[in-house]
Amino acid sequence: MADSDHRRLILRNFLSQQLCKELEFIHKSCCTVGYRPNVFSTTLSHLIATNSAQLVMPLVSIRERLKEKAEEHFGCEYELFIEFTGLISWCKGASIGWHSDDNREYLKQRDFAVVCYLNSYEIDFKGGLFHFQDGEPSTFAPMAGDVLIYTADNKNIHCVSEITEGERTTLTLWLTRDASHDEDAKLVKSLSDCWVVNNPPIASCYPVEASNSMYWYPPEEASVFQSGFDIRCGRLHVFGFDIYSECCCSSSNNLLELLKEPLRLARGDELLPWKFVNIFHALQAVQFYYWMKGSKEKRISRMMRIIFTHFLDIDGACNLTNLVFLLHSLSGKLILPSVQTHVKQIIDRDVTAILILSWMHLSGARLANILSSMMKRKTAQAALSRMFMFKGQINSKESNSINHFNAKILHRKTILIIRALLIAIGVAR
Ligand SMILES: O=C(O)CCC(=O)C(=O)O
Ligand SMILES: [Fe+2]
Repeated sequence: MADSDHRRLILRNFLSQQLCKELEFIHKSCCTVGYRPNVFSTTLSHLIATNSAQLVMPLVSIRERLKEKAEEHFGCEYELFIEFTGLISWCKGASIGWHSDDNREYLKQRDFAVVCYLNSYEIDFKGGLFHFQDGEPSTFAPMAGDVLIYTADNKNIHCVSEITEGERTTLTLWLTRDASHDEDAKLVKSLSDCWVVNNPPIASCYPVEASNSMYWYPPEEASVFQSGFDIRCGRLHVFGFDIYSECCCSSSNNLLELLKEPLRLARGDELLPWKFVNIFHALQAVQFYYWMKGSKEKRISRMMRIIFTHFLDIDGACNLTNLVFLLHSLSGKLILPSVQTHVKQIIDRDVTAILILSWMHLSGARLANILSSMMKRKTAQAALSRMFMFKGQINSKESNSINHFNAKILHRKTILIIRALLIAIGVAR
């Protein structure tokens, strides 16, 4: 096989449409203004920092699956590490010229790029075609669920044409051989910190502000909106919602400060009854509702059943003051007719609070889950590195970097056997 056959891989329909929608929901609930004009991004550390760690959960297994695909395709005889994970969207006006992904000194550790497309060319956005400078395919039209994996070096010079309409969303990862750039190590640390601070974990599921990059200047309207606007307000505005603040404190002149305070949403002349703890909370509620509304009813009722079953396990302890976004999608107008009757009965019995509590419980459990699964993985990875070291007789100076290790010593097959053993003894998953 020619070298060029090895440098890239296309996986069609690798992610289900449902999963693409879920990831889009997460991004639109939590993104910040990105690193380039008209680009928005959601990093995993941002999800954790905004007290939304439960939203990291759907990404855990996807990241693993993608990494394994890359290891397999590129015949890696060593384990790769995820260097960066981000949900990224490009709006009208965004593009990128010819480049390789390791083209800066501080990006040299990047070995492979993995781009998962979460929505589709010509359906959700126009423009935004991916081109390789040479080799096949020369052009790639993104479709939801497809994945493109390529080496990050100059064998894969590429560009993306300008987005002319809509918002193009991806889940993008970079993989590295260099253990010192392992993103998981940082994530496990911030998750553990959040565990320590929130004891019991996730005392509340309210999202909190964690970034200053929320201000955006839309390209064409920059002259009209002299100072740009908050991206969360922008996203709510798209669905026709305005912000109504009840806060009349001295800081009320400052919009950014106001958005951190409790607020309500208005739609046209109607002021909606629910109070949100801050703009993030309101945005998550609205995005959650539209995500659910767009999904198949069967899925919703299944989810309802899971929630109901879950709350039935919890005996009675209620805390009516803790409202979380799930409640908003369950109460009153924000609900599909098919589940309305069911929900009404529940609400009639005044178990709203238990629902809320169950969501908190669920989030807490998810957090515990993610933390332990990541830790187990790290333990397994460390065990693997130790075996590498033993076999390759690597000295301790090199012990934190598989990169320096002579990769030929241990064949990938052996790694798989070891991994299977670790799974069997319950160290890995
Ligand atoms: O989104 C894509 O298709 C690729 C983006 C890209 O080339 C980059 O972020 O370096
Ligand atoms: Fe790139």
